[in-house]
Amino acid sequence: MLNRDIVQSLPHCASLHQIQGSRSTVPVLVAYPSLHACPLNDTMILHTLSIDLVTVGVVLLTVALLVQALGNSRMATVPVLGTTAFFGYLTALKSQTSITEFLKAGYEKYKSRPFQLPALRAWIIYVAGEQIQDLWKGRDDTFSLKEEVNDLIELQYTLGPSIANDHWHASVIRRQMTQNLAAKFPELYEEIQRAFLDELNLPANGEWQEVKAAEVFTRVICRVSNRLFIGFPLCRDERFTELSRDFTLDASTAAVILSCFPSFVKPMVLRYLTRIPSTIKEFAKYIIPIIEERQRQEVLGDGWNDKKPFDFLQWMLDAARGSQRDPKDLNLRMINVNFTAIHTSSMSFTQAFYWLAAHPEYTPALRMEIEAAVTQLGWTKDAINAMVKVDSFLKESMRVTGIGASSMGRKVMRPITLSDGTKVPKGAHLAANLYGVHRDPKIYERPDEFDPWRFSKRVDAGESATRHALTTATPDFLFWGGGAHPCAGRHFASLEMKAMIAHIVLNYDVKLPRDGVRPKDIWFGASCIPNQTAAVLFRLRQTRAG
Ligand code: HEM
Repeated sequence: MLNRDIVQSLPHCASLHQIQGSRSTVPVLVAYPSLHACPLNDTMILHTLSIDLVTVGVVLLTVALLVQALGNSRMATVPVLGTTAFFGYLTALKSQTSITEFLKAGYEKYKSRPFQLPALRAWIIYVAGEQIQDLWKGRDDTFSLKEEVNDLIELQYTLGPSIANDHWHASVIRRQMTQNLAAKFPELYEEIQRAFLDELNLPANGEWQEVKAAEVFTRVICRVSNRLFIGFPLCRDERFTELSRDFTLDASTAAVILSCFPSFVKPMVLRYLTRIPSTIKEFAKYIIPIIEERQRQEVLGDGWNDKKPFDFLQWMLDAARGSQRDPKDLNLRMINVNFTAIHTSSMSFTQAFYWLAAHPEYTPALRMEIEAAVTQLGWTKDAINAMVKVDSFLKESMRVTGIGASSMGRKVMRPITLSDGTKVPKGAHLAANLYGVHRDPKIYERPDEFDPWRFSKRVDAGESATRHALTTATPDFLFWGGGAHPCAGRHFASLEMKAMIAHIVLNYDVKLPRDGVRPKDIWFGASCIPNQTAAVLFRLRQTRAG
């Protein structure tokens, strides 16, 4: 038996639950495009080749766990979408490639009433309308994001219990990082400029050059994000950039593999069948010496305060107390932030870029707005804030083609009755039907149409700019999740993506090889992945007339 094939097939079973309903599920899906080039390295394959019996055991165990998972988790009182035959697996398999059809049908059939749809590892109850408000208002002791994430990406094993159980660094992202974005913007913009120059490497004569968009944007986002997280020069280190980029893939693959084993063997599985321990060690070689050096400098008191670095790592160091100051723990938190930031941002940006490249008719209006803002305010955060059309363009991209069909995945922590009377037991999994909401004609006129100025038109008409801003999470715009836990990094992610679009529009001409044909998205369960292999054409901007 070829063990490699079995290992490769595991993601299909394990990630299904993961991709339903939670942002942390998104990176898991990044693993899929790499299935041709298996993410497992040769050493791991040697391990697997030597354990045929284990393989048989794993397959049997997996089947048993799957049957148990779906067999037990359907709620008797919630309407079911699709068939319950084979514990729902037929529907679960079908929904892998057609989740949007299911979510649309459920939204139309049940209106705002909850319905349930099987994923491979659990049934998910989808909510909309009033019941999104239930999720929105719910506290962590009722609807837990943390428990959902831990279930989904096996965080307690991959990064350990300290990271899984205490997200104190999220408040550093929410507060210090967000508050300091204006001050950090010049550096971030410098990194955007340099990264595009390096990664695109265009001929000076203005010839078109084909580039792999997703690949380039992921590397640019790694560099720009790490400029904020740990600063220069590490953000430009080739190996560190690779590590940042690949950890999501490794962690996603590991989560999938771990999910097929019972808890007591997971530590062994992590150690022998995944790359996680060696990747953490390699990260540590870069990050721990920097942490230790900064901690040593603290004895200088004010002398250090005056010259200490101004980046996310330092904001964490300043906020950490007691055991939170352990360099190993801080290293894991840095890895965790990379995990949450890089692929979510690069996939979202790629989605928006494909709209830009497919519709050159939108470029003149964007150029005019960007030129006006930069002329008046320079390359500053204020200038980016003034770019209402760029904001609208990105927000519309995220509404129509974000990175998932569901949002706000939560594990139910105690029996609860939703506002329509639906009783939901402890342990159930709930998610908001993002696709249904984002395509609801009562909320968005002609919802299937990409209208880049959909939101800026409302602002121009006098409606609240904040209400329609990309960064604003609402029950009608679920891209950032919401309630008690909207994305903590959304202000940074929005700023980064807006500045990148503005930089491209102002400095490059772009087009697709087949004019107007936007590269097709790839759907895996509830996750939407922008085409990862599509080539696009870039050249240095030829017209300066706006
Ligand atoms: C376009 C890029 C991004 C997208 C689409 C995205 C999306 C999300 C979503 C959907 C959630 C879950 C919200 C919920 O379930 O209610 C989330 C949570 C979170 N995100 Fe993001 N995110 C992005 C970028 C980032 C970045 C750049 C960072 C860090 C710098 C970040 C840090 C976090 C954290 C810490 C949480 C957990 C918040 C909490 O527990 O309260 N995200 N994100």
